[in-house]
Amino acid sequence: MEDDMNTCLHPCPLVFDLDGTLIDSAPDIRAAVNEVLAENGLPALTLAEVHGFIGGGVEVLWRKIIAAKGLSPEDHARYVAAFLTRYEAATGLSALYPGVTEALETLATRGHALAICTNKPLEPARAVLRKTGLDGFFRVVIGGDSLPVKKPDPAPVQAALAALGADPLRPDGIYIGDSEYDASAALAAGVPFFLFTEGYRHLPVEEMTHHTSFSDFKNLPSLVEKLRD
Ligand SMILES: O=C(O)COP(=O)(O)O
Ligand SMILES: [Mg+2]
Repeated sequence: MEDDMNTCLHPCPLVFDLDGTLIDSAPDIRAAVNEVLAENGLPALTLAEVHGFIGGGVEVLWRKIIAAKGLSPEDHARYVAAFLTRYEAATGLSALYPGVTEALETLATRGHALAICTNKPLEPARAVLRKTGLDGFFRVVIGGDSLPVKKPDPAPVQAALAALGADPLRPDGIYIGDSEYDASAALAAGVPFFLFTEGYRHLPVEEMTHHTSFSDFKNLPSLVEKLRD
């Protein structure tokens, strides 16, 4: 099994995380969070605080804000609802990490089928993909609200791989992401995890389970090639 996980036949399916992997979206998430906090007479979060809270999706984001700031858990649903009304429009401050478009072009040209599997809800995910010009690359987008469960559950990664035609019993593909949620989901789905180190991970790289790591997207196509040998 270990050997199987370390090879990738043909141009294998590639599934990408979104926030902190392809797109630095924390400034938009922070702006929308701070609008909700301001509306409730509460102080703003710093960008560093927001980095620490991203990864598990909107409900987890607000659970973490509530815990860190000593807010009332009873207000969770109200904060989430207010945030969601702003999330789809929150794309103006998001930026692609350097080299993302070129790497996706190279991988698509080599015949890899590409999908997104994000814990961000589907509509905001689609909106930011359109805004950054990436939407045309992906055959499938699985959002945080596409299934009843989110990463670290493997089901969303498995659904993305299946939609790209991977064999569910012996999934052939790679999951590329930035967080602990991604590492756990890939491990449980039985596919190698490629860690982008410049996103919003909460642990040192050495403490995260991963097949390989990279800090610059220009290195991704050759790392993917290497797995095929
Ligand atoms: O929105 C989040 O909390 C995480 O989104 P991601 O799965 O694309 O990193
Ligand atoms: Mg991420």
